[in-house]
Amino acid sequence: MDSDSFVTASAIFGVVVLFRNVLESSLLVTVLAALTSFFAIRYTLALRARQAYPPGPSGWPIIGNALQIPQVRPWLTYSEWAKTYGDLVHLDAFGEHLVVINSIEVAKDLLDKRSTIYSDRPRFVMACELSGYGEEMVLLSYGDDWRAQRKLVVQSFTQSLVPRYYSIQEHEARRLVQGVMRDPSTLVMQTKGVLMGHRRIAAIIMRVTYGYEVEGEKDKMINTSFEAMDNFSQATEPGAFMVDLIPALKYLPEWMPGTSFLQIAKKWKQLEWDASWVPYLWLKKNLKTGNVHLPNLCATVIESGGGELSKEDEAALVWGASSGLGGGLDTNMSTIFTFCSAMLRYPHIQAKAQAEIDAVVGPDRLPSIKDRASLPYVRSLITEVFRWQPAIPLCLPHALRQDDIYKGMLLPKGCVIIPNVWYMLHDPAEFPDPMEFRPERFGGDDAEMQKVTDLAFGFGRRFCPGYHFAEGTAFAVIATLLATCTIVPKLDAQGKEIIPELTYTSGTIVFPEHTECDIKPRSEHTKAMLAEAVANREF
Ligand code: HEM
Repeated sequence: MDSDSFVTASAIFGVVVLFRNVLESSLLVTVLAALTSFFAIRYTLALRARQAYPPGPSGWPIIGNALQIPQVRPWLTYSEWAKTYGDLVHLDAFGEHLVVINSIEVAKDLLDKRSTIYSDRPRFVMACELSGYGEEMVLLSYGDDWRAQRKLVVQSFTQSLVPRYYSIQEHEARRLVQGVMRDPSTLVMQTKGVLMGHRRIAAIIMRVTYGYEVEGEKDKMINTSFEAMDNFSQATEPGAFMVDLIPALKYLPEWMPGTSFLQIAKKWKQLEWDASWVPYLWLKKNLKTGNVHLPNLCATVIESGGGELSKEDEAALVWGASSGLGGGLDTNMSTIFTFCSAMLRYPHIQAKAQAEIDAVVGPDRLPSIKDRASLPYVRSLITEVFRWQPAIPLCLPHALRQDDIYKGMLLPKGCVIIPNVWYMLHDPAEFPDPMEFRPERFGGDDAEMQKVTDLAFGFGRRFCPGYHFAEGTAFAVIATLLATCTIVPKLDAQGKEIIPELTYTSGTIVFPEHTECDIKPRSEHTKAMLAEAVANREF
């Protein structure tokens, strides 16, 4: 028995004896029992106070703070709460503990320095246990299966390996820019439907993961993946499914009224299987016929395994590979949308970045990812996009594997950890005038920029494994847009500029809600260069 339970037991014992002896009127025993109770209860309270949870809003009996947990742009509410409760905010929903981290220092202390215990993921019953997403690296518990998948993905996207994908990223970025130049509405945020921009970013990932070339809107392989990702967002939406609050509901028979979630989950599971295995099986079949673009992640792993993989290694590869599309698609699109929103508001910054590209790259070619090293202002601008509005403002939730004490506060085992990255990236002590979009704040210094990417791409052992690759895609799209187009506001009937309101969607990966803009070619020459580059690809 630990000291906590021992003292609690003594207190209970004391109270029981007290009542018995009051009844039996044995004065000495009664006094002793009263004293035992008094000291035991005092000790217990002192112990609890010493190891109290972090502060947080007080909740209701049983449901705790369930009704206070914000659903709409929660990072803003959590940032407000930081003013009252501080760096760590504790919440309780039906006995489930949640802790929001509102400080860079605390996030580093816990998620980086103590990452062996802070790298789990919370339990998602609907998504993982019923709909088949539990196999995906992004939601897998910290353990051997996760380690096996992560190793494969990390080793395919190391800093030294990503240059082999540059030509694919540049080609798809140019196709994307050519498309939006023709019709800027393809970059306008829509709540439903797949945008052309999405298709091109997905094309990059499908190509480097499976060697598969996405063509046309009817491409079944990519459309299945889009559908599976859409289902994933719904399945992981906090509070969307009662079964996430009451896991025992998953055992109800399907015929029972009110269990439609079970049928939905069954459909989603099949679709998720198709989205993950069909591209892989396509690759395996076509590797033999030579109908696959090389290099790609899956082919490299199969070849390094001597052409045949064990069942376990194959499953790790399939699920690890399919995590790439989920991890890399909406995050990149969000970054591009935020870039457009910033350029509408800060035309002088756009002009400065264009001038840098003109001076370094010259008028006769398009920028390539290799130019990144010589374009510090463009690098700073992209970093400022990551900071100004991070694509994943609350990171992905981590979960704690064992009780932990931090600065005298108790963070209990199983606790869901929500890093409020948005708040950290808007901390005025670290980033003065944080709401201002100002690439100059980094002074062109990569160490300063890294302070942003170290937060925007996650923490510790869960840090985004696609980081180097993502930087390449974001650079390819943004530098090509800057080199060939100017993003300008639309005009209303009176010829006045329309600057759309800057609000963001809610959810795990967020987008600006309004991105209406015009994208004008900078000259006929840049337009022609773009068309030529798309037509004469070199791979
Ligand atoms: C702008 C682009 C991107 C951003 C902002 C971004 C950001 C993030 C963040 C914040 C996390 C959560 C880290 C954590 O839990 O601490 C994450 C995880 C992940 N990302 Fe990215 N990401 C991007 C692009 C990509 C790309 C291109 C890929 C794949 C090629 C990718 C694959 C993943 C995977 C598989 C995970 C889950 C890692 C795990 O649970 O161990 N991401 N990303």
